Amino acid sequence: QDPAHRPGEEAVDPYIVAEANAGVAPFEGTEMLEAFHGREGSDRIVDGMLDRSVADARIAEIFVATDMVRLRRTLKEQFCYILNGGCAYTGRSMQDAHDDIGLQPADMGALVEHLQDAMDAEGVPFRTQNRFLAKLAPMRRDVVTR
Ligand code: HEM
Repeated sequence: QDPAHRPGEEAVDPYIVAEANAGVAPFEGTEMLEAFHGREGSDRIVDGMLDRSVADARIAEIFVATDMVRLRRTLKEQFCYILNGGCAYTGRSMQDAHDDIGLQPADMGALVEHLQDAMDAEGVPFRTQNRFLAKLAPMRRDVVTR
């Protein structure tokens, strides 16, 4: 299955699939995945984050031209991969995925707020939330380009 053109998704430019595209190495053990309530909980958190993001007037416009079917799928893969849930990440690198969007620090701040609210809604403990956010933090330099 061509990762750049999945059924039901818009085609993207061809790219090499690699684990390193996920941006960070996964957590070890099962503690993080359990705190996120497994793959199902992790998927709910991604949906919660994206639902809040597209409803947020500060950043909604950024997602207007985006294939949300693909974005939901690849983000769910990435979160599951990072949580050591045994998923393969088949999306693009963080740099490739964001270099044309021109994201600013405030956009990142808004997305993180929505991620925190989605983790709260799932009942993820505060210190687990912070471990996850700290894991994502280094990706900021590939995501925020302005
Ligand atoms: C650490 C923070 C972030 C992570 C881990 C992340 C993760 C991802 C992933 C996995 C993809 C899909 C890659 C693919 O389709 O191959 C993606 C694409 C995208 N992200 Fe992010 N993202 C982050 C920050 C942000 C922020 C702050 C925004 C905007 C507020 C954003 C907006 C988008 C958009 C619009 C796309 C689709 C790009 C396209 O289809 O061309 N991302 N991101």
